Order: sequence, then structure tokens, then C-alpha cells
Amino acid sequence: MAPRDTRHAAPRGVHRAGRPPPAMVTPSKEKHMYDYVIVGAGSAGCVLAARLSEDPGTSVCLIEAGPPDTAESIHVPVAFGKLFRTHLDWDYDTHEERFLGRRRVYLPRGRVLGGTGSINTMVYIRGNRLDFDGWGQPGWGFDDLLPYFKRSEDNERGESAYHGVGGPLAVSEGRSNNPMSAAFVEAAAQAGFALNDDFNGAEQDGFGFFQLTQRDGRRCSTSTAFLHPAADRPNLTIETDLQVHRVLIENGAAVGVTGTRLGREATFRAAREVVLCAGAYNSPQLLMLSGIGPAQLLGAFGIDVVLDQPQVGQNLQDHALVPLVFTHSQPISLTAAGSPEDVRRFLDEGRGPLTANGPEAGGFVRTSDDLPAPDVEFLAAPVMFADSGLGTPTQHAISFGPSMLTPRSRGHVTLASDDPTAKPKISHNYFAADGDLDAAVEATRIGLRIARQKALNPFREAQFEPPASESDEDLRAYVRQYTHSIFHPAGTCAMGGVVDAELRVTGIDGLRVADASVMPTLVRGNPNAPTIAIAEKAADLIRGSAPPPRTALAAADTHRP
Ligand SMILES: Cc1cc2nc3c(=O)[nH]c(=O)nc-3n(C[C@H](O)[C@H](O)[C@H](O)COP(=O)(O)OP(=O)(O)OC[C@H]3O[C@@H](n4cnc5c(N)ncnc54)[C@H](O)[C@@H]3O)c2cc1C
Repeated sequence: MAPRDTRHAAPRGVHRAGRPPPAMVTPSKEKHMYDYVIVGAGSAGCVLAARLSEDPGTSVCLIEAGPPDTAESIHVPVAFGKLFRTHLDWDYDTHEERFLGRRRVYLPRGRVLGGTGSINTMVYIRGNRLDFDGWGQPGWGFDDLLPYFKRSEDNERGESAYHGVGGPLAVSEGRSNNPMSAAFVEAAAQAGFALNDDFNGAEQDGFGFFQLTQRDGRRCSTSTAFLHPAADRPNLTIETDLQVHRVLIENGAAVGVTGTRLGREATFRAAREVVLCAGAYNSPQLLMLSGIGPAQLLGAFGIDVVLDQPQVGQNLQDHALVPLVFTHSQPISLTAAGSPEDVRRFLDEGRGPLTANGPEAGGFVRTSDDLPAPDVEFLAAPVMFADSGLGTPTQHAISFGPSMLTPRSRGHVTLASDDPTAKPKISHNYFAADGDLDAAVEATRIGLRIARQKALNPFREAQFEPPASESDEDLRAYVRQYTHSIFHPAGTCAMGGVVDAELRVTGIDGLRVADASVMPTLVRGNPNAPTIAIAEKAADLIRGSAPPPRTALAAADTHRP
């Protein structure tokens, strides 16, 4: 959950004591050839580029539409809301959502090195064992993926059966410690829920504090964790500010990509493979622009059909969140962050309100005892949060709400235009399927029950925009009016549909997808860590099974700096 606005909370210059990201732009040439061309330097793409380029005999080109991740608001955790609707955000919206009163729902996505992991709220959650086992894909069960979660991880709690140390990705305790977050956890206990000190351990159920992808109180994206340390490798080329327009396909095989930077066209050829890591909205968009998708849709836009694949862009899933906001007069919410003392603590100690990630605490619950695993995740942020994190908070507040983990509703991503720079058309269809709205109503009731507990008395002077009553009818109306995305799209190039269990696009040689879009079903939790695990495994799959370089391509043309 994002703070509603933190614009004032990151005074300029507060990042100076951190490790400024190096400038990593490799000058573009007209035409290049590499072993692997990776499209999208987001959560997955940075991991994949770093892992594949560990082999000095392999050349890798990572192409990112956005700029290097130098903006201060990326690295000062509390300031991430400042990035919304800027040039670092693709700034998508859903189409009019039929079951949300035809509202359009804001969908931020990072357009910068680190991708959405450079603008997210840093909560480190893996999901439930049942999620991965339920995918039914060989090699993707929880026990298969646990070594990949651990390989990435540098958990400050140390090594254990569930956690790793020494990996690039820092996983740390929160360092903001807002009293409202502790009050929320205590209120959940007073409401009868168990406490849980590790949602990524043996049990997911219960309430507690999230671990965060932060190092020393600063954001640890896959760009800072994986890419920055690899950036000087001579066999890794990083192209920024370059938007890929389509994959080049010759004789049924992907041979490269083409795109533009400042209107100038550039082509990058891949001797071995092209890997799309452009995220759950842009990977299917790129496939469709390249002629891989539903033939009828492609035909309507005059795009030559390379492969009729109706499942591209379908199966879109997301977690919908119902916000509950309680206002009070105590000046301790994140709205107050940014004093000279806060800046000093951030710079000298990497602690205090400027390290706040938004949802510091939360919990996993079931709306029915019959369920095999939690279907709701609560996220609690010590700030006024409404309207998808846009706008300015007007009061001190605590905001928390249920994120609906197991929606049956499915949406889709299609093209709005054959112009590769146009936004894709996105419909999430929140609450279209039977049962999804009822579950959200039940989860909202649980939230209201927690809100009434004694521990939250000091922080509950009034409820901002409350439901008219707790009747089914009024709660349904409330849920429809205020639900927004918690920004976890997945499923649009799913394994078992668009790609196989080795992430290869079925029907096209030399082309894989490796990002959140390959999840057949969305995990019960925040998807950044699972996306990183997908990329870790993709690196091994590619290293183990990639075909030898195509001999038809002149070796002399291969870029090996
Ligand atoms: C506000 C917000 C808060 C969130 N909070 C959390 C959280 O606390 N914990 C959590 O686990 N998850 C969180 N998430 C979700 C999580 O960050 C994403 O699920 C994850 O980053 C997805 O990774 P990805 O690699 O699939 O896509 P991305 O990280 O989005 O990467 C895709 C990359 O591809 C680039 N790209 C796209 N198209 C092109 C093109 N045509 N040419 C070149 N480059 C292109 C993009 O610019 C981007 O860099 C949050 C998301 C948001 C928006």
C-alpha cells in the first residue's frame, strides 16, 4: 500500500550519503549483436542480465525504455509516491471497470532501471507454498523454487531452512517503526488473530511486521542489488531510454529486437535468444506488436500474424485492495516526515521516517475456515491513503485494508493501437466472478473489527469516507466505490499457455518471457520476490538449455567488447 502522498517528505540532497547509482548507459550504436537480448530492466530483467553475464564468454544486452535510476525519490523509501505519474511511471489506467461503477483504476509501473521494483513499497513476501505447487508446472513447485528465493537473499536475520544470506538482495527489518504500525498489530491480536514473525517461514497466517527489500534503510531494487555491481562487466551492455517496439522474427525464430531512442531507430540482434522481461502489461503488448497473439485482434490493427496465440494478454490477475482510513490529530503519520532531525537520522543512521516503505505491518487471514490457505492480506500504512496513492493527505491517519489474494476474476491486456508507443488497453474486471465481491465484503468486516480494538483508540478519532453501515448492501457499495489496485498484475503470458515450463514461447524458437506475466495464477502475497525467483530460475534454464549460437550469424558481428 502506498502512502497517499509523500512529496514533501524527501528534501533534496537526502540521498547524498547513500551509494549513488553509477551512470550505466552504454552509447548506442546503430546495430549490435549479442548472445542474449533482454527487453526490460525491471525486477526480473536486472536479475537475468546479471546472472547471464556472470559467464564472461557470454554477451548480454539489457534494454530499458526508461532512464538510469538516479532520481533521489527512488532511493529514499518514503518518497516513492513522488514518482507516481512522472516520467519514471508508465502511468497506466484500467479501462472503465464494469463492476467498480465504471471507474478507471490507476496502475503505476516503473519505467526506469529497476522497473516497478524502483517504485514499489519494498514488502518482501514470497506467497504460499500452495501457490507454486498449484501452478502444476514441472520444476516450479515450492520446493523447487525455495533454493532460488534463498540464492537471491541476504536476510539480516541470518540463514535458516527458509532464508539465505550472502545473496545480492537485502531483506531487512523496517527501520521506521511508526507507533501506529505496532498499534495495528496489537489490535489484530486483540481481535483474536495469531501473531506471525515470519510470513515467509513455515506459516503464512497471522499478523506482524513485514521484512523489506532495503539495505541500511535505503531501497534495494534488483537494479541496485544485481545490476549496479555487474554494470562494469565488459560482456554486459545496458541500453537505457530505448523503447523496444517489436521482436524480429525470421523463419519462426526470434533473431533480435528493434526500437527507438529519441526517434532514432536501433536494432539489436541476438545470436542465441531474446528474453522479454517487460512486465505483465508490456510483455504481452510486445508479443502482439510482433505478430504473436490473437489473430483476429492483430488483423484488426493490420499487424502481420506470425503466430495465432489467443492466450497472449489473457488471464490477467491482480490483487484488489479495499482501503479503510482512520484519521486522528497526532502528528506522527508519514505526512509529518522530513524534519531536519528525520533527514539527519536517515543520513547518519539509515533509520527513521524517511526509511518508511508505506505498509510497515500487515497480516494474512482467511475469510472462511474451509480455505486451505489465506485469501486476504492486510497492509497497514501510517499515513492517509486513498485514491490509489494519488493526491495530498489532508489529515494524520492510519490506513489499512484487505488485499484480495485469490480472485477468480480474470482480465486482459490488448492493443489499443498498432503504435508501439501507445498505452495498451487494460481491463482487470475486478469482482466480475462470483464470490470475489462477497469475499471482499467479508474481508472489509474483518478490517472494521480490527479497527474497533482498544490498541487503535488513539488513532481512530474518525473514519474517512466510511461505509453507510455494515450491512451487506452498504459494504458492497463501499467496496465498489473505493476499491483500487494494489498493483500486482500477473498471468498474461502464463506458463502452460503462452510459454512452456522452460519459459519458451510455444511455437517460436529463441524467444522466452521471464517476468510476473508467466505466473499461471497470482501468488498469495506481494509478487516482487516471486518475480525475482522466476528470473533466477530463468537464468539457470537458459544457461542449461539455450541452443548454440546460430551459425548463420557472422561471429565477427557479435558484440564482445
Ligand atoms: C506502487 C507499487 C507498489 C508495490 N509494492 C510492492 C511490494 O511492496 N512488494 C512486492 O512484492 N511487490 C510490490 N509491487 C509489485 C512489484 O513491484 C512487481 O510485481 C514487480 O516489480 C514486477 O516485476 P517485473 O519484472 O514483472 O516487471 P517490471 O519491474 O515492471 O519491469 C518491466 C521493465 O520493462 C521495461 N519495459 C517495458 N516495456 C518496454 C519496452 N517496450 N522497451 C524497453 N523496456 C520496456 C519497464 O520500463 C520496466 O523497467 C508494487 C507495485 C507498485 C506499482
